[in-house]
Amino acid sequence: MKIFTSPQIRKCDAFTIENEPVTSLALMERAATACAGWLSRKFSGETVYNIFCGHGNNGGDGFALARLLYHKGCDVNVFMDSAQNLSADAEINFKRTKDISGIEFSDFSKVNKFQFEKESVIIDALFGTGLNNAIEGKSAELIKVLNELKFPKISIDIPSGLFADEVSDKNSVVFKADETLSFQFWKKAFLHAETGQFCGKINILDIGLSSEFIENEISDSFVIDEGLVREIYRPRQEFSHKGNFGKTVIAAGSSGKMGAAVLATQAALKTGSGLTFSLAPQCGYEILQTTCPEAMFLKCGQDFITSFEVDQDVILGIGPGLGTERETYNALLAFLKACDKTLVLDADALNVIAENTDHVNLIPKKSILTPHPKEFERLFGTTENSFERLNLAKDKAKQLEIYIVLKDHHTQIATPEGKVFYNLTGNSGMAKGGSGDVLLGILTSLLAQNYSVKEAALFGVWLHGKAGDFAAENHSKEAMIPSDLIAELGNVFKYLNSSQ
Ligand SMILES: NC(=O)C1=CN([C@@H]2O[C@H](COP(=O)(O)OP(=O)(O)OC[C@H]3O[C@@H](n4cnc5c(N)ncnc54)[C@H](OP(=O)(O)O)[C@@H]3O)[C@@H](O)[C@H]2O)[C@H](O)CC1
Ligand SMILES: [K+]
Repeated sequence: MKIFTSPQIRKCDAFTIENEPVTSLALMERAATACAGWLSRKFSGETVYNIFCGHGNNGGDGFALARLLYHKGCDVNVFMDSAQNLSADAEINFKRTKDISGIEFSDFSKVNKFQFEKESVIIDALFGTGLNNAIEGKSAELIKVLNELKFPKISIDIPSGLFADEVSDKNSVVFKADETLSFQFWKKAFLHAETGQFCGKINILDIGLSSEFIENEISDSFVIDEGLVREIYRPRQEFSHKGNFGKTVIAAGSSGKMGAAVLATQAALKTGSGLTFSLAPQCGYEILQTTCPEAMFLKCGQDFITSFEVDQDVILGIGPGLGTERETYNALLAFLKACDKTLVLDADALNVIAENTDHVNLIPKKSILTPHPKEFERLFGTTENSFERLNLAKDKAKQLEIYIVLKDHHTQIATPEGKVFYNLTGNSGMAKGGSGDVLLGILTSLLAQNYSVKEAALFGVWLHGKAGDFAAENHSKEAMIPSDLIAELGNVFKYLNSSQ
């Protein structure tokens, strides 16, 4: 699914209004209807909705929502700043709502202390995508008070105070939502840590904006939705043999760090690789042969890897637990100098490359790099925030013609064509040592099975996150461990196969 900027969303509105025949007021009604439906499914009939309306169209959504909820039989209070001039559509909805005797209107700047009923919900319809500056004055004071209240908090379209496409100033006042009901599109602000922390759970509500516009408008940012994953996934053909599913080599491990090699190798096996090999030092022989009996052992060194030489017909994933021995580093640099095939590079392999700024030029084109934020910083330099980090990743992916998988709460994949794909699966239970090793195994295995590099990157990151979500359901975010992700891969493939 494409992600649009605020100006693009405005263009989409305007196009829809011009071409669909629908008025802007009718679009506001659709938006409010979608919100009213969601809220009445979510909360009980006893709920009292306290709707805080601004003077733009976000406030207009709020006025319309108040009317619709009231007509569903709900208790509704509206709070606004009566000193402000309303936008045209907000004004119409204000007038349609204000004469309903059962809805109480108050000026929020005149309320000394909010006295909400027990079953209250706070709705933020103060500012939406039209915000052009940090919120100050009465509205800022109001948001600070609301943020302290212990009632469920819902933002309409976007939490007030956030910009859809960029980071907000650290000190700016932002409504802190438990859930955000947003219209039609994901916004970048939902997907980055600095801004996403204010959004709670995101719910994208379809309000029927023009599919023609959505199809034709160019965007370089996308979310990896399930539709995209299903287009990529190729179920296994019945008349096939192990030779059809490629050869995966996981180059990983050193004395004391063989667990990383085990996790990556097991993940490669469980993702469907035809033949899987562990390239590891002799000290890992028994460990790997015992824990991964399906994989073959390629000995390369005693306590650490001293050579990365492999056959031409394999796909190689390098990095987990390699250690910091000079000999391993030199062997990897020598190998990279001679290699022109796609590789998957993670962990210590990235640290070898980060040692010297020229080393990035040794990365074979169309390789996949999977840095966490610190590794990314070591490789490409520091940035002020995650929006800037992503921009730098985009530049580097283009310049070096590689795929950069920036591991994060919503992992981002920057491609050589300058596109960015945000992943939506995964959870904080995966923020544990070993999760990255599993991802390397999954990605290498998919490449070996002939998925294109882009397909492997998008599908692999999604699979990894989905296995994490299944593991969290079964074990809790606290107790789940990376081995549980590997165990859940089978259920993720079953899920993809059963709901084709
Ligand atoms: N397709 C859709 O998604 C639809 C969205 N809808 C809703 O419309 C809003 C966007 O509405 P808009 O009127 O453009 O913007 P806001 O409601 O956010 O209003 C902002 C108004 O406030 C002024 N402003 C901006 N920044 C500040 C500030 N820091 N302090 C005070 N005032 C500010 C601004 O006025 P300017 O003159 O300064 O530009 C705006 O008037 C969207 O988020 C959805 O909720 C439609 O209802 C349906 C289709
Ligand atoms: K809002």
